[in-house]
Amino acid sequence: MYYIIVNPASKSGRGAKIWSELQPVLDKKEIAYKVFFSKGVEHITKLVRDLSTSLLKAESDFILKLIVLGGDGTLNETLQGISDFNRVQIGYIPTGSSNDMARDLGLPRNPCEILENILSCTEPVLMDLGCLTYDQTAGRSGGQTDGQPALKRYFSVSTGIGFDAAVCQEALVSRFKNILNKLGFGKLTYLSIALKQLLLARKVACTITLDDERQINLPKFLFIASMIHQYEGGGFKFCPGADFRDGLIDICAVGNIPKWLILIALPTAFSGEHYRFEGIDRYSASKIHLETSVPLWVHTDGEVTMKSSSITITCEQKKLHFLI
Ligand SMILES: Nc1ncnc2c1ncn2[C@@H]1O[C@H](COP(=O)(O)OP(=O)(O)OP(=O)(O)O)[C@@H](O)[C@H]1O
Repeated sequence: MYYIIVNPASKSGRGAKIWSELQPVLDKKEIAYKVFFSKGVEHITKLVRDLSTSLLKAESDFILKLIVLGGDGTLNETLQGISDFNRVQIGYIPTGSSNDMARDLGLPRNPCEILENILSCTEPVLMDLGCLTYDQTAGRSGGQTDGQPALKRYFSVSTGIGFDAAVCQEALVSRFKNILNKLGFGKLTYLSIALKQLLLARKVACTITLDDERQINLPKFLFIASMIHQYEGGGFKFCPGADFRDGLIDICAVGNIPKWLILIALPTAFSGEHYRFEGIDRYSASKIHLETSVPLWVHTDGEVTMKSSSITITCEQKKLHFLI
């Protein structure tokens, strides 16, 4: 039995459309499944938490097989609901706007082909799981529902603090995203928001501590992306060569480089060539602690819940069981 989670709203309705193409394939093959549609922010987490609590408790050797249709954010909300990662296998069909996980995994473009691969997968691929802890919290995202946001969040692609998270935060609450997505110009949303956020961004100080040992002080920084996969933000190869099985988080730290030069450096990140600019540096560690001089937005896989001035990021090696 497969439990299918569909975010019908991903890429402004593409999730629902792709599901309508895949459902007949499952029916024709007489595959047993139950499908659930997310209704809004945090509903996916609740759906998965309910499923994983009830089904895993009922039988001690039960393996929950999920198939998730959505973007990286849908996958992120799914992770927050999983109670035992050793007993949950995830098949993922990208229907979002950015799809950075799918890009790195080199998933086929055709959703039917991805579904076939998931159904025939007998040995899940083990992937690293990131875990972010907010050691301090400040302002909350307007996209969140009532209740205190969790102080710990898992991520499968990346987490970022500063400019990249501010872009995600604004995109989450932007009314134009839906309109531009429907017109097929989804990328323009991020481009226009990114330009605005770049103009607004104040560079603040940050201390990076790697594996409780090495300290790097950045008197001014724009953003720090901590990544399991290579891509973030819809194709920016911020961490070329990042290996999703090595137990390490790769870091792209954009420090004190002039804003006009960022405009030149950022496009080179599509091919991972941004490290030739002075002020952009890379590191890797299995544990990272970041302290910033003022609270800034933080994202996990593009989802933003809070601002923080103190976060800890760890990597749990090969904790995610993926059906590919
Ligand atoms: N029915 C729904 N209506 C509106 N939003 C939803 C619904 N179900 C889930 N969501 C929200 O959708 C977001 C996840 O979207 P996701 O990132 O997967 O796709 P996307 O926004 O199209 O892609 P991207 O983030 O790559 O631009 C989450 O914030 C989740 O809370």
